[in-house]
Amino acid sequence: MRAIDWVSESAPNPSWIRLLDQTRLPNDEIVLEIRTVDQLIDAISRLAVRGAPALGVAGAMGAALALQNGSAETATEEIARLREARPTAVNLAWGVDRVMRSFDQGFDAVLTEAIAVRDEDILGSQRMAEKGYNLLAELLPEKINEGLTLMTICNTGSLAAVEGGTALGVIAEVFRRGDLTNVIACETRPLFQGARLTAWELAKMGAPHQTVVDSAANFITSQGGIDAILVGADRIAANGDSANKIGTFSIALGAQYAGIPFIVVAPESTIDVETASGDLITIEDRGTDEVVTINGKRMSPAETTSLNPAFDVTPAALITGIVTDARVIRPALGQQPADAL
Ligand SMILES: CSC[C@H]1O[C@H](OP(=O)(O)O)[C@H](O)[C@@H]1O
Repeated sequence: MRAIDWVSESAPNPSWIRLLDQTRLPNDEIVLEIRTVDQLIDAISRLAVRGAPALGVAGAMGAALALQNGSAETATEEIARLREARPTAVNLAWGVDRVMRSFDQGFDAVLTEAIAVRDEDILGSQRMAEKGYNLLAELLPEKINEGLTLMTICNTGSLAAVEGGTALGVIAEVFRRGDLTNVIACETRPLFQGARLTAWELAKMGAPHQTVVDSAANFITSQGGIDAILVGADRIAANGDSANKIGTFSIALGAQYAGIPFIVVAPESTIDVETASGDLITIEDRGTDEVVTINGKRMSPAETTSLNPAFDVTPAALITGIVTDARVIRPALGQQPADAL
């Protein structure tokens, strides 16, 4: 089942957005019927729907929902709040802005554009999988025939998109072609997208995989067992600096130390040429509770607060390649997304 989709009902029944509630995975597959923008904003805020490409589709479909449910005036206010629901992934705002170009033509036009965003995301995942596999074959011609052991962090598969995904979509392609030996998935504290969601996706496809404590990742990489690291992105600056889940910068340093490829996989909609460099990217801090509690049980004293940046920024110089649905950019070789447009 797709992480997000539009469910068209025959008039006068209103249509709605269907979400797979990712906070309930891997144990329960719960479907959410999203019928208002406020419900969608809540789902985005608590990561029931998450992942940059999926957020782009959510922004687009949310704008259509706002116009279905109310006037242009009420929709404008709701869409403005939807666009700001999470700050780091540029895709949410991109998805809203994309369909707002048709806003004056009304609901049908906006919905048509939102469905186009969804279908482009599906095609984009297929193109990234192909381009990512080809880059691995170019960089590791001998090893790919022996079978690759790949590391990843967070979740970048079909749960982070409509189908396929980004980095995990490439890993799935390597598996489909019989060239995957193992996946090392960082558990990704504090919300465990790796241990819960990436492990769930890999188990469903029958792919070999193991999870690791995030802080063990660089030691494992330093021991020589990892052939390449593939990650997603939430916002890529014009110079190639890439924001992604917290912990990504650390494993990029580990990849440099071990001399292995570090590959970012993201659709073109994740590239933000208006942001010159990574230090200008807003990093969402999600507060103390996510860090000090596990399964709702607090493990630190009441007086304890936490720093909880949900993302970090990997400098372009550490990135071997950025694989998009349209091209492969080589930042470590001096090529920048803005240059290659
Ligand atoms: C395919 S991009 C997915 C991207 O989104 C994740 O963040 P979150 O789980 O907070 O939405 C993480 O940064 C992934 O790399």
